[in-house]
Amino acid sequence: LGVGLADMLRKQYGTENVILSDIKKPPPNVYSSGPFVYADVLDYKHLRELIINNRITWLVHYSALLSAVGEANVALARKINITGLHNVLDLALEHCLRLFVPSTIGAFGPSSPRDPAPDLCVQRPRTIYGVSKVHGELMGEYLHHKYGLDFRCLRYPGVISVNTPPGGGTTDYAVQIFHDALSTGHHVCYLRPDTRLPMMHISDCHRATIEFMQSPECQLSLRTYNIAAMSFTPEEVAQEIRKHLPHLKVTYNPDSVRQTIADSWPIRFDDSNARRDWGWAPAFGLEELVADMLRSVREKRTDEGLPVR
Ligand SMILES: NC(=O)C1=CN([C@@H]2O[C@H](COP(=O)(O)OP(=O)(O)OC[C@H]3O[C@@H](n4cnc5c(N)ncnc54)[C@H](O)[C@@H]3O)[C@@H](O)[C@H]2O)C=CC1
Ligand SMILES: CC(=O)[C@H](N)C(=O)O
Repeated sequence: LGVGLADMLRKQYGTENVILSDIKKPPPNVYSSGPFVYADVLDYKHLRELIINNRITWLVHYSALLSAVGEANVALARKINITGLHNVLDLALEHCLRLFVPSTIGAFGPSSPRDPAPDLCVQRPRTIYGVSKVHGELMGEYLHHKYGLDFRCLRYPGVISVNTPPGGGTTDYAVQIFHDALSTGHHVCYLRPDTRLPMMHISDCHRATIEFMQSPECQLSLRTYNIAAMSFTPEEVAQEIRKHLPHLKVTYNPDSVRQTIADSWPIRFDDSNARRDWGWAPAFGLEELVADMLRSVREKRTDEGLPVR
């Protein structure tokens, strides 16, 4: 998600004023679109050097292992999602940075209200990913109340984007289905057809993040907000795609790990506080999302010289 956010921020603040970082080599288009540096969130001293040398003022901390991949490697997820976050929190406090850390629908669990899940309720997630995100929400809020850290956190729904390859999450099917629809015409879904989850188009996700980061502190009654756009099931998104590609075939082969995770997450998000406090409003519903994704995936495949249905 970082690349798209950097693009949007660069349009507003200037290319040279937004530095993108990762531990992975970026594709050529990312490397040539603005400053890019290597940064491992586990390397505290190097992060400090980058902050000082570049006179950083805002930090957006996206590095994490997502839900499904986290269950497959709990020790690494704990390291990146919790130890990495502590490094970032300490540095933000030390250097008076405005800090944004995303949370997720995965910060809720089977004992949370699911339809809708409000901002404040029981949070007992059953994944290391969810546990690390609740920890992040609580640590950030604690440091805000105790030391005045300008910590801001949005709980994202599943984010749908053409440019972000699925990163090992439970909501990944909702990206993959568009690629399959335009390549083989057949998608094998690892969730049951009636599994409803909150989802959002990437441009809404980035816009929410920037609008929230820009909001004056006095407007914020919370430091962690839900944001919502739509909720759909695999069956519903497939049906909407069939309005454009009538021959799409979907077969269902539920994967027990991801199905159990999805069944413990909210069906819908209550984002009324974000709407009231800082004016959050999504632009994309299911119809707009499907039309845009099909157009973008078709364009990408054509650019890459791949066949398109
Ligand atoms: N994609 C989605 O649907 C949602 C994402 N989020 C949150 O948004 C953030 C970004 O998610 P995505 O871009 O989808 O994930 P992703 O898995 O695509 O990207 C995570 C990035 O972290 C980097 N990373 C891993 N270890 C690192 C380390 N030691 N140091 C520095 N970087 C490291 C990876 O190389 C990767 O580029 C995460 O915090 C995630 O929890 C929240 C809700 C939904
Ligand atoms: C909703 C998320 O946080 C992420 N996409 C995942 O499925 O793990």
